[in-house]
Amino acid sequence: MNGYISTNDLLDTLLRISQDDSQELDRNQIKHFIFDLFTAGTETTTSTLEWAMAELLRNPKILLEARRELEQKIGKGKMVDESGLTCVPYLQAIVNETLRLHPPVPLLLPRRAEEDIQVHNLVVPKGAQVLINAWCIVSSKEVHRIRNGVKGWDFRLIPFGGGGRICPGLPLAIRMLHLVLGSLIHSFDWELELG
Ligand code: HEM
Repeated sequence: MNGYISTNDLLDTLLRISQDDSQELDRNQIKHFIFDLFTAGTETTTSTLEWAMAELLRNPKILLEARRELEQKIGKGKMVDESGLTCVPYLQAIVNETLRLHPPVPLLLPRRAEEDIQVHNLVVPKGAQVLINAWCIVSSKEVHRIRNGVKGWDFRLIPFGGGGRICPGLPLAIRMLHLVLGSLIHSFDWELELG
């Protein structure tokens, strides 16, 4: 067991639930659940990849360094696969830095205060909707290149949110981002048209 379930396992489980009389979830809820996964999981990862490539094209030295790391780790002419991406700190740093500069969900999901809460001089009244500006926090001058990464342990860098509602797609998204970005960098020569 690697802690992940496959798409087949997920669909089998949903089919079983839908046929089960106990009605943990009805068909309509299952449809919405799958719709949620598609909407939450597609634009977020693709826009991060686009930003990563745009930043790398603007910074050719960093692109070159990432290529060197992958050439050493994977080997020239070989395809990138997940097993080869276990120790690629430079690629990981590029993904983290892209998520820092361009978080795809900059205001996270809205929260509602369950009771009056005092944060320093500010009182958030019970029932108020609270938006957390994750982009603004991390763009401040004091916060740069946090080493802990993006996994919600350090509340200064929370592109996936944090706490009980942290993005459940985080492990999948991080693996996809490393795999796809690693493949794009390793398998193709990139430069801007007309320099
Ligand atoms: C770069 C990729 C992604 C980023 C940056 C991202 C970011 C986020 C953020 C910020 C939230 C709200 C968390 C909070 O408010 O604390 C969220 C929620 C969610 N994400 Fe992601 N996400 C990504 C990819 C994915 C993927 C691949 C999936 C699933 C396949 C996914 C599924 C979800 C779901 C279902 C929620 C709602 C969770 C809830 O309401 O409790 N996300 N995501």
